[in-house]
Order: sequence, then structure tokens, then C-alpha cells
Amino acid sequence: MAREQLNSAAYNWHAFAGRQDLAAALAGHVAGRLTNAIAERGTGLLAVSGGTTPARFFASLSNIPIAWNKVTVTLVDERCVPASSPRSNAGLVAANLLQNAAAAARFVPLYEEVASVGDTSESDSRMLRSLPWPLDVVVLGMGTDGHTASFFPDADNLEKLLDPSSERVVLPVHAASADEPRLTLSLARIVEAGFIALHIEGEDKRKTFESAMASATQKPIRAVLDAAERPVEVFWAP
Ligand SMILES: O=C(O)[C@H](O)[C@@H](O)[C@H](O)[C@H](O)COP(=O)(O)O
Repeated sequence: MAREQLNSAAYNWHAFAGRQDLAAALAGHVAGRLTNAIAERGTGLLAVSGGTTPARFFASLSNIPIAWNKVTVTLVDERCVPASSPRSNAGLVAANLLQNAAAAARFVPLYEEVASVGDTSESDSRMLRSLPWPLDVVVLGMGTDGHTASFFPDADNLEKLLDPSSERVVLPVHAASADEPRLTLSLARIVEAGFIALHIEGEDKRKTFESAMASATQKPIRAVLDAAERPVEVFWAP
């Protein structure tokens, strides 16, 4: 896999003939990284994205027999909806990842139904702050607008979301282009992960990624690559 070195961002491009091949390969990489983390520090901390892309990957990963009882799974970002909603990333993870061997993992959500998103992000920071940071593995998705996590280009607090020196764990997001209020891990927590994967599928997202890497105007996905402490592993299939 050719490694593309850019002026300030580094990534490795892993292209697959099919989406199932990608899912199996990404699941193998993630399982291996979690196993190494457990061997090194007795625990593994994984953050995954939601949306429509990751279901195959979740299913593949759920069947790999690692020491899931020593793994904590959380979310990169979440829509502020009940876990029972079809829009819920927690619901997606429960139905697709926390099954089979992976059912033994601990899951820590970002969103709990409280009075306001602001209250949630404060309480989640406290709740999540007790996790064994930094992340061992983070799996990002990307929209065709170049957002990743819930770093929407029109977010009202985008600069704060993308601050690489932030001490925050979780931040609230209000963006007209998002269908509902969101909660997201801060960029600072994402880029310190031991293994950063970007899982994208289809020609539109390949073009979005290439454009973001080539363009002077920084899209959120480029801010992540520029701030990442190690090359981002991009997994793509048509
Ligand atoms: O909550 C979410 O939607 C995700 O965490 C988000 O960052 C996602 O990765 C992209 O929006 C791509 O979504 P699709 O996989 O649906 O294209």
C-alpha cells in the first residue's frame, strides 16, 4: 500500500476490491491493536463512529475472539437521541458490534437523556474522564462535506472542536447541516490514539478525501490528519 506523504499530513492508503474484504481487514487490524494494548496495559480503549458505513466492520470485529472483557468501547460522536432511536450510534453499536464475542466488552455511551446537550457534555466529560485514556484505537468515518466525528464545517464552535490542545473529552455540537444536536469527542482526544483508522467507501468519499488533502482550505478531516501524532490508516473500497 503506497504511503502518501503530504506537506503536513501523513496517511497510509489501504484500498480493497470489496467492502466485505475491507471490513475483515480493518477488523483484524483493530483486534490486533486491542490485543497489544491489553498485553501492554491490561486494558483496551476503542472509540468507533456511527452512520451507515461501519455495520459490516462491526459484524466482522464482533466475531474475533480477543479478551473483550478487558475492552471498553465508546463512541467518537453521537446524535442526541434515545438509544432506541434508529438515529442512535449507541443503538447501532449495540446491535452490530456488542454481539458474539464482543458482547463481553464494556460500553460507555456519550449521550444520556438529560435536560440539555450542554448538561450532557459536562456530565459525559466527568463520566468519560475516568476511562483509561488515551484511546488505543479510534475508527473515524467521513461525510462528503469533509466532516469527521461531528466536526461539521458549519458547526458553531468548530474552532473549539478542532483545538489540538483542548483538555476536553466531549463537546456539544450545533450545526445546521447536522440533523440534530450532537456530542463529539474533541479532536485532541482523537489524534492521540495509538491507531487512527479512517473508514470510507465509494467514489464520492475518495474524491472528498483527495480534495481535502490537496486543498488549501482546511476541511475538518484535514485538521485531524494534520494534528495526528502518527499516520492515519485510510481504509477504502469502491
Ligand atoms: O454519527 C455519525 O454520523 C458519524 O459518527 C459520522 O462522523 C459519520 O462517520 C459520517 O457522517 C459518515 O456517515 P456515513 O457512514 O453514514 O456516510
